[in-house]
Amino acid sequence: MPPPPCALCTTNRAAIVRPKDHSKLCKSCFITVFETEIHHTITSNNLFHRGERIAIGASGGKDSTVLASVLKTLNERYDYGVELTLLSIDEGIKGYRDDSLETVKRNATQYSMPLTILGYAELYGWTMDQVVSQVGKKGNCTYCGVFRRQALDRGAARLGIQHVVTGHNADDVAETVLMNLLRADLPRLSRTTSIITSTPSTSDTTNIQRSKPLKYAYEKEIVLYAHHKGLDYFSTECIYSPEAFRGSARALIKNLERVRPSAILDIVRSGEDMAALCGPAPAHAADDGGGGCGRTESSDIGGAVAPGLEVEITSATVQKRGKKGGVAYVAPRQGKGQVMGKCEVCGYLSSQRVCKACVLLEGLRKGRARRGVEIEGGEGG
Ligand SMILES: Nc1ncnc2c1ncn2[C@@H]1O[C@H](COP(=O)(O)OP(=O)(O)OP(=O)(O)O)[C@@H](O)[C@H]1O
Repeated sequence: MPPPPCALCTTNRAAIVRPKDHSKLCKSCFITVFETEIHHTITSNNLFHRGERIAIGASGGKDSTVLASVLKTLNERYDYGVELTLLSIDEGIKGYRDDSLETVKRNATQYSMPLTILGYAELYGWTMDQVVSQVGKKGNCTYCGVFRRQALDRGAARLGIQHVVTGHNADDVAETVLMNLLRADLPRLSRTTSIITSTPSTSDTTNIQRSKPLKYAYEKEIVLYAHHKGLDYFSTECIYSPEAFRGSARALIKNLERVRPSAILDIVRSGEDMAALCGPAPAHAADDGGGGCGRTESSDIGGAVAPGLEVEITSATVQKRGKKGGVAYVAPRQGKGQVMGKCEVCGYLSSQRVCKACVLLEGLRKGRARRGVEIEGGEGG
């Protein structure tokens, strides 16, 4: 039996079953409808304004590649009048990020966008490979998420840009909503579900706004769009294992999607509604994270930390995790009325005397010194 006609144009044969609602569309209608929905998200939320410069957090993966491609298309089609640039953070993961950055470099040429790459090595003096060799694979995402958030802000500030867009999609947001629910952490919902969040000004950053134009786009549709547009993206997972709790939330969402495709958007909408009931979170509360897999990490021993959340993380909350060398956090609930200030060490936004990244860096330095002593002691004996 030949495929049915496209549900939209009714002329072409359907080639795609839309993951979001199972409608049968031809390739060209799917591409148009996908782009139109992103355009609607952008305009109905007033994400951009004419003359604005926007940095696209570009990892080379499917989401940020589709984001860059769609934003270029829409900026030209609807004359948003924004200036788009690619901003990549090199976490220093050999065999993963170095390869994906090659993709971003090609994207920069393909989309005629300038590209800036900023590395953890330069910013923090540590690559993720070095961090993992010190703390082990477990818990490493926490470091990565905290560092990435700051790195994107600092990168944007260096470029004189006040708006960073990331490729977080509906599946990502639904996962984070579920994780917050499972941790009984409703206060974080507001920033998790917000399409726009911002980092207030510090000496290093000037009110950097974050937004997620793909917030309502299904991951499966992003992959389909990338495929049918023939986009050049990097599809390998990070070589350091993803956080277990997020992985479980992801599996749950995928199972739900199988039996009820609307489940993903329903979870996102429910998160938004619950956040509205809870009221706005403090400006410095947890958000979507550093634009990466390290966002809203939890440790396997019950701690939780959300990158970008400069609260309650002090040296005292860093607990040693024994021989494996990982570090866990206990992030107490946010107190209302916390005042944002600057980290005494690096000047980044923090409600604590020392920001989370600097606490982590201090832990790493101490670990290194300790290991140095151990090695010396071992050699001596
Ligand atoms: N190294 C990076 N440099 C710049 N932006 C990044 C980087 N890592 C992640 N991001 C941003 O954060 C978003 C979410 O990152 P995450 O690690 O969850 O990857 P993802 O869902 O696989 O997305 P992608 O497919 O774009 O890699 C990305 O879409 C991108 O906008």
